[in-house]
Amino acid sequence: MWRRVASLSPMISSSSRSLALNQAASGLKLGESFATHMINPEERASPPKEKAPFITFVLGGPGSGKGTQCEKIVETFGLQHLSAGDLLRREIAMNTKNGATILNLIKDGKIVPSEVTVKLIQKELESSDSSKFLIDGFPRTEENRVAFERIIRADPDVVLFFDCPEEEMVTRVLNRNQGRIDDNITTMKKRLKIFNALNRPVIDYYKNKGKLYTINAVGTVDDIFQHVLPIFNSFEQFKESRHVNPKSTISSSLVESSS
Ligand SMILES: Nc1ncnc2c1ncn2[C@@H]1O[C@H](COP(=O)(O)OP(=O)(O)O)[C@@H](O)[C@H]1O
Ligand SMILES: O=c1ccn([C@@H]2O[C@H](COP(=O)(O)OP(=O)(O)O)[C@@H](O)[C@H]2O)c(=O)[nH]1
Ligand SMILES: [Mg+2]
Repeated sequence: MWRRVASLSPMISSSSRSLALNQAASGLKLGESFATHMINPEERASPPKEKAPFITFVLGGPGSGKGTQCEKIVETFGLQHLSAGDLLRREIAMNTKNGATILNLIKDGKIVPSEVTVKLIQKELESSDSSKFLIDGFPRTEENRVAFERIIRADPDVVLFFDCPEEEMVTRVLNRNQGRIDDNITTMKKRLKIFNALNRPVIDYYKNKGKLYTINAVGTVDDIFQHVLPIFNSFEQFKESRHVNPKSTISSSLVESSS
């Protein structure tokens, strides 16, 4: 029989620890799902310790390439990708009780209430067997960030910011061709305003905390990924999983870590 137990990692932040401890106390499934190994009788004698998940927030304006780079990160490092936008669009597709409201907000480029988005993310975290997550397109506002901390009781280990000029983002979104209701110039203009007003303070917050990695998001998908690679390679837990260019190092011209 398999049982999920783990030990506290020295790399986890204090509030990630509080997530683990909280779940250990409450017996919630989220805390159970972060590592697995076979339990033996000696381990049964000592109380199980919980390991916090490794959380990456992926930020950037609309069309900056967040989703595209997430796919590459997943391929190379095996994190679980949770796109907040996809979770919201799934609510629309499934016609849930919030579906119609979410549709209207997305159509207008507005931000869905934090409680709704965080609960969707929480459900995914709790039902996952993974211990490392890419949360793409969230938090969009300071209120989102605070709600995540309050409900999930965790902090991100890494925050990626794909920094892209507005004209480039507009071109990419108008050519995205995925049938999205918000991929039009009217909504895009609103989204850019909201990004500058509400998401930039979140980016600044993580910069001040020393967790932000700013990546120049102009160039080919592969070129940009070359600047993402060394960020994950610098964390012990991803060294085993790297498949591409293991010798790459952070380029100061294209990747700026505020830490
Ligand atoms: N580096 C790039 N250069 C050109 N087009 C790109 C690049 N990265 C992504 N794209 C394209 O731009 C569009 C938006 O990318 P996406 O990953 O959906 O961005 P986001 O999730 O930030 O909105 C997609 O059609 C994608 O294929
Ligand atoms: O945490 C989130 C993520 C997305 N959205 C809504 O979903 C839309 C699309 O988000 P997504 O991340 O899919 O867009 P992208 O930046 O990838 O174009 C946003 O404009 C918002 O209306 C939201 O309200 N909260
Ligand atoms: Mg996206």
